[in-house]
Amino acid sequence: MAASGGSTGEPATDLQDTEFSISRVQLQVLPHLSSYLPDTLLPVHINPLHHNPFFHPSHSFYISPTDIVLRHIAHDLSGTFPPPSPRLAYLRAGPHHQVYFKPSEVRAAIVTCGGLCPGMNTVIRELVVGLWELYGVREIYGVKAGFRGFYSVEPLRLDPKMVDSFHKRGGTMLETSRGGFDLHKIVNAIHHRGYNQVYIIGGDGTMRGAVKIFEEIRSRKLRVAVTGIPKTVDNDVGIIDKSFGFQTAVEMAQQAISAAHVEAESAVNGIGLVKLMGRSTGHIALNATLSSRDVDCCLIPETEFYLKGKGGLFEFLDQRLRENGHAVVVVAEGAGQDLIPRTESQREERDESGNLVFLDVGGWLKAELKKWWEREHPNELFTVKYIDPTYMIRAVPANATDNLYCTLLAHSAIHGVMAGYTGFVSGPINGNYAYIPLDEVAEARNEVDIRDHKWAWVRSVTNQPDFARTSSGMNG
Ligand SMILES: Nc1ncnc2c1ncn2[C@@H]1O[C@H](COP(=O)(O)OP(=O)(O)O)[C@@H](O)[C@H]1O
Ligand SMILES: O=P(O)(O)OC[C@H]1O[C@](O)(COP(=O)(O)O)[C@@H](O)[C@@H]1O
Ligand SMILES: [Mg+2]
Repeated sequence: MAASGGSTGEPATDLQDTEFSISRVQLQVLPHLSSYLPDTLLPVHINPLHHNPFFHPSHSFYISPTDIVLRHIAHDLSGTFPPPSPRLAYLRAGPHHQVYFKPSEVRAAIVTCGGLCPGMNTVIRELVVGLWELYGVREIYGVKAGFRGFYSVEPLRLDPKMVDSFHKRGGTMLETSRGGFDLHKIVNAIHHRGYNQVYIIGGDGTMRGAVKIFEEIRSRKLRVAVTGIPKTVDNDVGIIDKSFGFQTAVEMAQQAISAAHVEAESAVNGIGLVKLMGRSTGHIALNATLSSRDVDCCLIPETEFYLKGKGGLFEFLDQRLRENGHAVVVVAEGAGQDLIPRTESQREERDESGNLVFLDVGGWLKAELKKWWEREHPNELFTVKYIDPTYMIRAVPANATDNLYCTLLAHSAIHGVMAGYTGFVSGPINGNYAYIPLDEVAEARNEVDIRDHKWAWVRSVTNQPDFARTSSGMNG
């Protein structure tokens, strides 16, 4: 609302500039089939939802090209915290009045790639049920075993009956894999099998692959819509609020932390050490720490730590053991990788997708803690109980919140594809589902910002040292 001087006689604060103004909004343009295919190849149809007895579509039911979601909703009107200008906006997700596919001509393909994440099966289920029930699509195929499955495995025909209980199971019923990305073989297979809608569920690597598939399809002028559905237990994909399955994983991590706490409390000078997933981001460790409150120290990849000397981990734990008799340390798998001695070949080792293979920071830390205690307090009892729940936090079915999230994601993706959009990703931005260009998502990282309130909150809860501030020359 613009301020006026009013009756107070104060000069009017000029807020006109900061008012919502369409001219200052930059709508991120989504690729559309019509941008590279002629109208003759793209007849439009009325959305079948219009005649669906379960819906009573009113005018506001449909998304119009002016329905947007703003990327940044926190603003400082004084201008000291300006949002990036102009304000970024994305098309709101939802059904469109006109669609670019006749349900009877749709051949949809669904693929899952990369590591597991709670909720993958729910997304598959809801894509199948949504395509079938909302739009009357009958030809839906599951591509097995990740990207390589396009060109090397017979697809699986899917229908609602077959996927009915998928959401109750962890993992992916379509199977997944790393590596095997052969662009030309994949696009040839999409073309030859006659798929015209491709739903790609995967993490950051998958999204980068999906961009290449979309670009190749566009350059071959194929009438195929491609959409990405971001999946990452690490929550490392940017722009979207959070990835599906992440909350479930954090919830599962609580069990490991609780067990570590019980073990530590029940020993003399007991340390409970928990390693949690998080290749390059510490979101799981951070959120599990904040929700558990049993954690004394949380170590994440975004900030270095060191063991010895003033302000180091050993000094801190020594103090905690003296004060409380026990301590719990949570470490994200990607933390401290530079501290662990490794051979030249270990330095180069990568998985099939090209991701660096990490050494076990938990095992290394456990050994270092034992050496330290023997050195400093040789005659005192000491125990480190190391818990590595690894796959237990991601190989579970999604919780209720994540299941609902997966359903909305799947429906958003279907509506966008039916409306002819391609090369896009669906996801929540500030709680509203939006369509984001695929290439933007593929590049955007979501790392823990250690200058942010959330990390300060972790430090205030744990009271752990600020390693970043005291780190100069202390490693060893
Ligand atoms: N830059 C890339 N270009 C093309 N394909 C990629 C790229 N990075 C990863 N991929 C492929 O995406 C799939 C999943 O990648 P991966 O990194 O294992 O998991 P995630 O997608 O969960 O991050 C693999 O099949 C991999 O070959
Ligand atoms: O043993 P795998 O299957 O390679 O998975 C381990 C990795 O998977 C992750 O969950 C991340 O997987 P994505 O890259 O597929 O999201 C990491 O936390 C972990 O390093
Ligand atoms: Mg990844």
